[in-house]
Amino acid sequence: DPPNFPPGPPALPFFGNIFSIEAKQPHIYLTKLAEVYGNVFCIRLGRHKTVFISGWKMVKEALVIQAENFVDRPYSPMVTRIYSGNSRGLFFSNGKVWRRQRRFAMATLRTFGMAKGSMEENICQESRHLQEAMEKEEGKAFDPMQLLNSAVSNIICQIVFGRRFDYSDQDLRRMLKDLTDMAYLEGSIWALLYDAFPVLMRHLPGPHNGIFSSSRSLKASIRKEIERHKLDLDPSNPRDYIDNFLIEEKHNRKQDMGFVEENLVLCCLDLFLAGSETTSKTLQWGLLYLIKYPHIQDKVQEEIDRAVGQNRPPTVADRSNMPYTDAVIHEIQRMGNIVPLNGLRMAARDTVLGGYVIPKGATVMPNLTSVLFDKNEWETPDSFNPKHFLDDHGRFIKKEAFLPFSAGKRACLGEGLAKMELFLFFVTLFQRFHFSTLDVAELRTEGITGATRTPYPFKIFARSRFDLQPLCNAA
Ligand code: HEM
Repeated sequence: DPPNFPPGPPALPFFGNIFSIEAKQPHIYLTKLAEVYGNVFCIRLGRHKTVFISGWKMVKEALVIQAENFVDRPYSPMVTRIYSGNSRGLFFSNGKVWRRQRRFAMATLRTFGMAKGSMEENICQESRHLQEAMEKEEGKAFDPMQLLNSAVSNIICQIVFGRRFDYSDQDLRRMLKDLTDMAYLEGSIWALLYDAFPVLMRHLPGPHNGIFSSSRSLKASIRKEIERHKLDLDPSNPRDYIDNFLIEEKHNRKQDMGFVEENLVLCCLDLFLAGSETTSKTLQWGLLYLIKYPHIQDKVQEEIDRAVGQNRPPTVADRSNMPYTDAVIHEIQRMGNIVPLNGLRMAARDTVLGGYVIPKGATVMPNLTSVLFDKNEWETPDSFNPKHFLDDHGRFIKKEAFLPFSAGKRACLGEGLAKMELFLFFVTLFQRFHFSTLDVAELRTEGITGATRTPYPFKIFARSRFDLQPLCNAA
């Protein structure tokens, strides 16, 4: 190690710390390690070292104050195999291609809805489909995962593909299954093992191979959509992200800014993966927590009835009159901790952090769990407490350490869309239904950790609040 390199637990030759990482909840294990080795420490997997950064203050120092030093993503053998070829999409690209593609994606999100308000309408329409699908359950207990996944992905489908899918559509179901598998495996111990021992893992059977088959199948579905777009592309009237990209590809032929079809497939894959799993799982955690704490569900519904009523869909403007609901949604995001570890970074130059020197090219992982549960920033970090976001007069307050979307130059580019979706889906669901379950004691809050955190499967009852005719027998 170079002088002043961050400390870390003793490592075995060849294997490093691989056997001490707690495979089921690595984010908790890594958060606890910071209590022993400090907020900047190093873990070794094989010969590969990763510097973990913990706690709000140190993560802010790295991602915001020294943002320029931690803007790139490092090399990963697994990503290289998934993305095969020279393109890296949105999440894993670097330099001028990343800057150009990120700007392009954000501008396209704005064009297809965010600024014009049509996205608000799309989300409310999708909520109605979701409500209808829940009503069709007719009182039986059901697992909400499939319906929430479908509703949320339909929003990104409309932006990227220009269309939504019926919830029973087999193509949509297959894509969602592939997405879920990918999101789990990409953040699992299998992905760490693959990056630490690529030559060995390449030849071994095991769950890691699922990442490659899921990504191949997703890319094939996206290619089909692109072919469909090419048939009836009207350059004067782009309908969605794919149209916009194909038009830009024609203009950018000679410039190397990532406007090639291979990269379009990967950008769509990234938007899908980043844009549907995360929001859908946050809503699943929302149902779970509000069923677990029925008095909070009651207070949310009182506020919805007062601010929106029962006869019109909510709008984003209603948020300012709903501080309690807003606080509850923020607390769901905090406790749900959907992206427990942030996207990997690479130090652009030798950088001093917390007294240690992180050498140029080192892999760095900001630990978002350690920020959202930082004992110095949250009054009751381990319990569900909407008061974290309310002042003594019940007014909503922002918290600096609320970083579910990360921070700095590489922070989530879909934050605006995600917040709009969370608010509108959440309010329309609780406006229409009272949610319950058979046995609250069975609701588990630990979750299954991959690249995102998913609740263990749970079943719910949805009882209509409008006509006071219970839609379910048992709730
Ligand atoms: C609750 C919902 C969401 C959460 C919690 C979330 C969280 C995150 C986090 C933590 C990152 C990593 C940032 C970093 O490396 O510093 C990220 C990146 C990203 N997110 Fe999201 N996200 C959400 C929704 C969305 C949506 C709806 C979209 C799509 C429109 C999206 C698109 C992306 C993309 C493309 C990146 C990569 C950005 C880059 O590397 O420049 N996300 N997100």
